[in-house]
Amino acid sequence: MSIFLDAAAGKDTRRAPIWIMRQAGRYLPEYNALKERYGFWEMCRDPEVAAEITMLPLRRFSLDAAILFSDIMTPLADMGVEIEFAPGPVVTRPVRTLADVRRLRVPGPEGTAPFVADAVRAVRERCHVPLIGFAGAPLTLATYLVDAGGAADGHAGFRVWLHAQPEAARLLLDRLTDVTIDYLRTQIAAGVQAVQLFDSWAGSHEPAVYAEFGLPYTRRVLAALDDPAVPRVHFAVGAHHLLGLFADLPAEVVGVDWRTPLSAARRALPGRTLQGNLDPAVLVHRPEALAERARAVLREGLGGPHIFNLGHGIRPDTPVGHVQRVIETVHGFDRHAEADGAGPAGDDGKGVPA
Ligand SMILES: Cc1c2[nH]c(c1CCC(=O)O)Cc1[nH]c(c(CCC(=O)O)c1C)Cc1[nH]c(c(CCC(=O)O)c1C)Cc1[nH]c(c(C)c1CCC(=O)O)C2
Repeated sequence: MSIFLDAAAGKDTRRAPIWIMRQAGRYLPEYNALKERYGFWEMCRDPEVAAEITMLPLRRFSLDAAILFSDIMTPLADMGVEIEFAPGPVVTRPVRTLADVRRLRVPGPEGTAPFVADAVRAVRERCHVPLIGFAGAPLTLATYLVDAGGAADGHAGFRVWLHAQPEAARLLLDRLTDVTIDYLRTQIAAGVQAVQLFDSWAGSHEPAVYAEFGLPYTRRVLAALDDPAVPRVHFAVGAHHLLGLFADLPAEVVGVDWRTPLSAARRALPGRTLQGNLDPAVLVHRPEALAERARAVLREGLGGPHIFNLGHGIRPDTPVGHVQRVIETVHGFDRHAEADGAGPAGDDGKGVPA
């Protein structure tokens, strides 16, 4: 059994399992060396290369889960969308009109990024910890299709479009939902042992808009993946104001970004396994402060099942030694002892006998 799957299944494990969002990426020198030889799409589409990149962080660190090397944009290519990375995704011809949406194909389970299934099988042959598959939530994928470059202003262009073209928006979100379900089912059939849905831009919206254009589609994706052996992680960024809406999502695990204290998420989602949420910025400098910051997150995570992670993807300028330090801190933290003897906030992290 695995400590990651135990915690995902709702077990209050003695040690928090740890994996790191974007752990197979640009902070790793061996990843950057591979990039000298391959383009990003080439790496995603070659199952052997994608499997090898998935394994890179596991070879360096004692992590409790692997995440498949791919991208949230991967399944969109089979819908007929042309995407470049610069380094974030840029859609060459944005989707704007109902006719644009109607032109998008829903390729079906066999036609949606079939190479990903081969990559999953290749990872499973060599990986000793659970493999997490993933996809982008329909709302976040739609954001990139309509308004790739607009992150700086909270995707105002996309928010305007939702109100200007609600019919096109609903059709687009429906098609993305169908494709995402096929894509995740393909990953599960090939052997991923958990799935995470990334809703990176959910936080740009007010609750009423998210309730109309985000939640129903995310719910439909999660509900379609009802294999009890494969836990579902829902992760929305900047979504403190939406926590209450997540309460009835069919997800075993809720990811929390660095801005929301885990204790606040715990109150909004009692009994749920929480995942997160050390600020990725903390890992870049001052390694002497890292252990204490990581322990503060671990203490916030007490009181229910917790999977340690960052509050968003690891930054490319993170020194690899700092990752090792965080992992050692998580390994050394006995959650049961801390919960029994929890000292006042701001203590030395070792706990005080009751
Ligand atoms: C929004 C989003 C994207 N992609 C992803 C999200 C959701 C998580 C989040 O909010 O950060 C998810 C993602 N992207 C990638 C992975 C697999 C690897 C892993 O997590 O370890 C995962 C899970 C590889 C990648 N995807 C991308 C790279 C970098 C490509 C390069 O080498 O230049 C990698 C390793 C490109 C990409 N793709 C995307 C962006 C914003 C970028 C820019 C660069 C970056 O943030 O790393 C879209």
